[in-house]
Amino acid sequence: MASFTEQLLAEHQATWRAMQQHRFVTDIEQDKLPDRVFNQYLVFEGDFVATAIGIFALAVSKAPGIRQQRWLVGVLNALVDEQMGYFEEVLARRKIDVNDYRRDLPAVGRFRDGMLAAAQQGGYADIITLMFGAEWMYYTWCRRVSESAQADGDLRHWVDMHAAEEFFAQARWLKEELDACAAAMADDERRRLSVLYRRVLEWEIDFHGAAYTE
Ligand SMILES: Cc1ncc(CO)c(N)n1
Repeated sequence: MASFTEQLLAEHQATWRAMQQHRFVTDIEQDKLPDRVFNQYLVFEGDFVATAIGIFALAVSKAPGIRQQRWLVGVLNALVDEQMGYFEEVLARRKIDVNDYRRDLPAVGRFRDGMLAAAQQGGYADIITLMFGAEWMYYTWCRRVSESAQADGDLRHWVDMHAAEEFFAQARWLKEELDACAAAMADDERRRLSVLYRRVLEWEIDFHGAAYTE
């Protein structure tokens, strides 16, 4: 029988495809993402990485044991150092004044608040579902898009960070961890997490669309 995560991917194929073929993704693949759109994305994506740190911190506190905590602390380290470092550098180098960009986009707020509320109210498996949904999707498109060229070095670096083996290992760990959680779960719990997973993909689709707002 297919694993739980393979079932999720199969069950929500249409939503998955909508994200993999999102205009934001295909614009990067064809190297025609407007600068203004990338800058706007950087402004709210940096805010989301800060949110992700909070979500993974909740995962550390809700994890069933030291094995998971040890791994998740490594993930937190990568977010705090590599990812937050990237945003500090890139915003300065591109001379992005965050006040010139929208900080209050509704789709961005829905993604942030939806993810945070699910992480706060849910258990460990909920958080693993959220981050599996976000990272497996992100790794997949970045891996594909990394096969084509991007002239903007900052954009290329961002794609490379998410097509790299280290990020793939994180996404794979979440996948295996979710399958391990699901093995001990009742059917109605699996169905609840499947709905949550689809919601993550839908929030992501709207989040990436928000970069195009004037
Ligand atoms: C919005 C978003 N989703 C997923 C990822 C991958 O963790 C990311 N960096 N940003």
